[in-house]
Amino acid sequence: MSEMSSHGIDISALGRDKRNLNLESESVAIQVNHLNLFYGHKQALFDVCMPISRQRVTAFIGPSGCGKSTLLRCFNRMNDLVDGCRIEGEINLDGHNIYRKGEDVTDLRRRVGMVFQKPNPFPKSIYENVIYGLRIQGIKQKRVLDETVEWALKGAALWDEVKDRLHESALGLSGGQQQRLVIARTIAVQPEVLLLDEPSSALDPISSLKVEELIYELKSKYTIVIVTHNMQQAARVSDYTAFMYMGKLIEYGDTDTLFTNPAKKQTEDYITGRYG
Ligand SMILES: Nc1ncnc2c1ncn2[C@@H]1O[C@H](COP(=O)(O)OP(=O)(O)OP(=O)(O)O)[C@@H](O)[C@H]1O
Repeated sequence: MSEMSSHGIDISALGRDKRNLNLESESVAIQVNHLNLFYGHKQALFDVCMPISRQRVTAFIGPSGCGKSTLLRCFNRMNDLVDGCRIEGEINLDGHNIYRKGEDVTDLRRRVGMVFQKPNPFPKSIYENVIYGLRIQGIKQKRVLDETVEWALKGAALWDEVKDRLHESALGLSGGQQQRLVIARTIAVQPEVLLLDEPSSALDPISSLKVEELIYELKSKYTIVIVTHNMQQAARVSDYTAFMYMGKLIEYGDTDTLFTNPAKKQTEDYITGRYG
């Protein structure tokens, strides 16, 4: 049953446990401290400080260009790949600053997996896509690989649809199936955190809902951070929502409160569609 906020957003969550939501009493998976990010001379993030709660879904919302994806990419150091990008401050994952000298970035990206807007399966079989990360780790035992394919595809709610064609090309799957396959590939290496950058914006509405349901299922095992332009989606899938504007974190709190009773006028203007 739908439940509308006074701002016209359907806030009936996918089984969110509203009683237990309080940022202060959460276990912290990621702590962002005074994060500033520059692309060359242009500053894209300004003094961002926030905890990300363990085994919860946190959504980043805000108008185009406000820095949502930039902040998300900091969590697994994807911005290291951008020429001229400079970061100040720290991001602690389980208490260790991932920007410290000597950090193993390959291992970090295994622990903090990422799914992008456009499904990006490799031009290989469904099976080989799922175990791609295990092959890189040098794992060869067929039993381990078979088991991983099964649990990861089940975990990504795709097993029943593909179990009879595991050795066919992943490129023959629909867009929604490809995105769930990419999620299976990401969880196959057993990350702690899943970063989802608009994971369903390229999908049709039914596939998009399947991905949302999957996100809800996955949060019992993973800490999830999702960037979305779709406020209904943020309201449905996330426990906590962060509203960003021009590189700054404007408001952050439990999703229902942010959508029903925002503390800041900028947040209210955005969620009521007055800008963005
Ligand atoms: N690789 C890059 N090089 C230079 N500037 C960049 C780069 N990536 C992003 N920016 C700039 O940083 C700012 C934040 O961009 P970002 O993509 O993080 O915003 P966003 O909120 O995710 O936007 P959108 O919702 O449109 O995806 C923008 O001004 C953008 O132009």
